[in-house]
Amino acid sequence: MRRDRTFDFMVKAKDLKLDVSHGPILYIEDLNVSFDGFKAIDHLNFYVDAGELRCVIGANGAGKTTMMDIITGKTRPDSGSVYFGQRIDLLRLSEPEIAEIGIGRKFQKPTVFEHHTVFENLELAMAADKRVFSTLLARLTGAQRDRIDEVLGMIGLAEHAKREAGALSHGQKQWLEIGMLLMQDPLLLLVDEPVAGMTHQEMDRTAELLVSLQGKHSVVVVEHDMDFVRSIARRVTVLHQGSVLAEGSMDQVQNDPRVVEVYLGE
Ligand SMILES: Nc1ncnc2c1ncn2[C@@H]1O[C@H](COP(=O)(O)OP(=O)(O)OP(=O)(O)O)[C@@H](O)[C@H]1O
Repeated sequence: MRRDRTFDFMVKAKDLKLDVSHGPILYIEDLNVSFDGFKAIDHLNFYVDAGELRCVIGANGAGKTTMMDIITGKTRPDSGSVYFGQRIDLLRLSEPEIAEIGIGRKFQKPTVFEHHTVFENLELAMAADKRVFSTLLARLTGAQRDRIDEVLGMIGLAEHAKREAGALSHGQKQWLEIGMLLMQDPLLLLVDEPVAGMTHQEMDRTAELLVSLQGKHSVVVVEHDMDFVRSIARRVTVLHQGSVLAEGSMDQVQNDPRVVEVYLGE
C-alpha cells in the first residue's frame, strides 16, 4: 500500500503529526516475530482505516495479542513495518510515546481504582502524570468537567458518578475503563476481549458503546464471542498462525471454507 516515507527524526513523539490522508490510520506490513523459533506473527499485513471499527478473531495462539503488543510497543518484531498514519513509524517509539501520540489499549481485565469514585477515576485518567491526582481535584476547569460529564454519558454511568468504582458490576467497570481511555482522546483504541464475563444485556450495551466510538476514533476489537462480533462488526479480520486468513464482512468470513475449517468449524 502506498505511503509517504518521510521520517520524523529528531521530532518529539507528541509533536508528530498524524497523516491519514490516504485512508488508513494503521499500516502493518510484512511483520514477523518469533519466540524461541516459533513464528507467532508470520508475514502479517493488516490495515485499519481512520474512523473504522474492526474486529479481529482467531483461535487461541493465532497471534492477536502479539499483534496488539507490537502496535503498542510492548513487543518488538523481528522485521516488518508498523505505521500510524502515513508518517509515524511506531517501531521507533517507546511504549509511553505510543500512548502519548494517541493509541490507547484496553486489556481484558478491568483495572479501575476501586476506592475512588467513578468521577474521580475519569478525572485521574485525564492527568498525564498520575502522581498529580491530589492537586488535580481542586483544579478542574469547566471544560474538563464538561468532558468528564460527556464521557460519563457515553459510557452510561452518569447516575453512578459518585459511587466507588469497586461497587460497580463487572460490565460497568469495563465501561468505566473504556471511559478512562476516552479521557485521553485516543485516535486509535485497541480493545481486548471486552465482553468476556458479561451478561447479555451488558454485551448489548458494550456493542452500542463501541459502535458509537467509530468515526471519531478508530477501534480494533479482539473478541472470541461470535454473536458479539456479528452485532458490531463492519469488517472482520481472521488471523491464523500469525497472518491474515480472511477479511471481509462477518457473512463473508463465516462462509469462507478456510475459516470454517480452521476456526469456526471447531
Ligand atoms: N512472550 C512470549 N514468549 C513465547 N511465546 C509467546 C510469547 N507471546 C506469545 N507467545 C506465543 O505466540 C503464539 C501467539 O500468541 P498470542 O497470545 O498472540 O495469540 P492470541 O491469538 O492472542 O491467542 P489467545 O486467543 O489465546 O489470546 C502462542 O503460541 C503463544 O504461546
